[in-house]
Amino acid sequence: MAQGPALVCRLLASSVSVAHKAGNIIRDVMQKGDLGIIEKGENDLQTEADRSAQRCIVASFKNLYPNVNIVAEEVDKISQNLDVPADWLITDLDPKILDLECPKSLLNVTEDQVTIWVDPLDGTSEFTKGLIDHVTILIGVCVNDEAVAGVIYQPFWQNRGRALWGLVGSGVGGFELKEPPQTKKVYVTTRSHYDKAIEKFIDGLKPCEVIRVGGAGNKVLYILEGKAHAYVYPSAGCKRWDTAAPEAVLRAAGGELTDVHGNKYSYSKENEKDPLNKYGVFATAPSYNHTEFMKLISDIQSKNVKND
Ligand SMILES: Nc1ncnc2c1ncn2[C@@H]1O[C@H](COP(=O)(O)O)[C@@H](O)[C@H]1OP(=O)(O)O
Ligand SMILES: [Mg+2]
Ligand SMILES: [Mg+2]
Ligand SMILES: [Mg+2]
Repeated sequence: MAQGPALVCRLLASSVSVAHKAGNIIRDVMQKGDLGIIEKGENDLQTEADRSAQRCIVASFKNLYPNVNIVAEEVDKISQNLDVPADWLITDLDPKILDLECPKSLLNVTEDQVTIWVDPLDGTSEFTKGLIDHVTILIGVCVNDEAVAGVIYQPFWQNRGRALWGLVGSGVGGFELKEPPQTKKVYVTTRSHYDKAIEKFIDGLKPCEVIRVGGAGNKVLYILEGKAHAYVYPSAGCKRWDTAAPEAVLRAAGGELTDVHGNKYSYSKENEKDPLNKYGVFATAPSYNHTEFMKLISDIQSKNVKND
């Protein structure tokens, strides 16, 4: 009997379609100009765009995939209200993604094995400052504890937005994958959570250039588009919804994302209670050897401990 597309492919196709709508919602909030900023904690903001985009994404997934686990960043009452306007419930599945051949290992995945990690707006701090190029929507499809598919959506790319996607074992799309320059080492790191400790850590890597931009999704895009060799964030702060989609897209392209010890983060639903990426974020371009890079990181850490 002919079978329809595998669940993971349908979930990725939904992610692309839903991200386009959430992108519209974010652009509308920005255009109206009333951002409705709330301070959740120190250096941790939320806006009407974060709340509304999350409601659209979560309501759409719950409607189509009632047995899939969804973990989304915003936990307040307003963001969790799934009584959304009818046109926010997206049922389209991006046809290009549905046409992909699903990797054999993912063919038989069932809803109960899946957790979708949602960051409705990554780079909120930058969004509130008008640095709209740093903003992305992140939807990561995870099977058991691995990020296997994801969408990084840039709502303000060329004023209309674009979806960059990846399916591990299949490939990436929506952008042109580029290698970083061979002549100099470029590292990308935080703009809004920078401090002396991070500065010292990165100085130890002796980079030729350090680029500071907002957003976890945006920093992984710097790697994917050949503007940086690695994303270096030697600090806690990012959560699983910040890294699930970027990790999936990067891994589908041949790159890697781990903690400071070179260990992968787990994206299983159990992490909902403790989603913090406690040991930092270290991501590398496909052509940049992650194991060697992590060895360099480990040497720097030992040196820092000796000198302290
Ligand atoms: N200390 C923190 N508190 C809250 N969110 C953080 C923190 N550090 C990082 N993040 C999240 O990780 C993203 C990447 O961090 P950075 O830009 O500093 O490198 C931020 O945009 C933010 O996501 P969000 O904007 O979705 O809240
Ligand atoms: Mg946030
Ligand atoms: Mg985020
Ligand atoms: Mg966010």
